[in-house]
Amino acid sequence: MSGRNTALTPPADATAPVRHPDAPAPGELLGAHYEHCFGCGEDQPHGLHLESRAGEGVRVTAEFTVKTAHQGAPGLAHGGVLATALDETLGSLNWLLRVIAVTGRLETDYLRPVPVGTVLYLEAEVTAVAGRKIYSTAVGRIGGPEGPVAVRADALFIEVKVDHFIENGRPEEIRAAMAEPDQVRRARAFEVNP
Ligand SMILES: CCCCCCCC/C=C\CCCCCCCC(=O)SCCNC(=O)CCNC(=O)[C@H](O)C(C)(C)COP(=O)(O)OP(=O)(O)OC[C@H]1O[C@@H](n2cnc3c(N)ncnc32)[C@H](O)[C@@H]1OP(=O)(O)O
Repeated sequence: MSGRNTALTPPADATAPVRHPDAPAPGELLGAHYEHCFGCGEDQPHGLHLESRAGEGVRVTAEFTVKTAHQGAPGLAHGGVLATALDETLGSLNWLLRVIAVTGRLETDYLRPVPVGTVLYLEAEVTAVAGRKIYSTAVGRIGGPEGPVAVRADALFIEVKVDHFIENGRPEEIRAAMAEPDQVRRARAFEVNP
């Protein structure tokens, strides 16, 4: 499709992404990076409860079931919620690179309406890396993992230090996350996104 922003085109010196040797094995569920995350947190009652799974290379798959709380038009998913599902899936790719990164740009195409009750089957991959810039792309299919593409997105994530969260987050949540007694959960919240 034409009209894509040039900011999402990797520069000439970009390189192919490298899967981290300690990345979860293909097929493994990644789990939530933070239990209160709106996209993936298991303790977030208002969230999407998206579950991402490591794929081959620097790819992930994820599933998101559209609930009545996710409506925009009657019986149809809200576009912003679908963008969130794409953003979260794309964000989970950084787990395979073991890089902390935040979304800089997210460009979404809506190709088909997505009714309430639908399972959205998401696939995402990192296409290139240039310094701190991570280029990625995702599609969401309906009717099954091989079904037609309903939504897709291209994204640019920017690598950040953990200080990004400590300096910018609200102190209450930062303190609570740092006090997390479970070391694995604490490390996931702070060291690797997501
Ligand atoms: C509280 C307890 C703990 C909680 C747990 C925390 C850990 C868990 C981890 C994370 C949670 C997220 C979970 C994933 C959810 C899905 C992901 C999201 O939704 S993330 C949220 C939305 N995104 C933002 O809030 C970014 C806000 N923006 C910024 O902070 C800055 O703008 C930032 C860091 C993105 C860049 O700022 P700079 O000062 O570091 O760097 P500069 O120099 O501006 O940019 C670097 C390069 O990137 C390009 N760039 C930056 N933004 C761009 C854009 N929008 N479009 C195109 N290019 C861009 C620039 O042109 C530059 O390129 P050249 O190196 O010069 O070639």
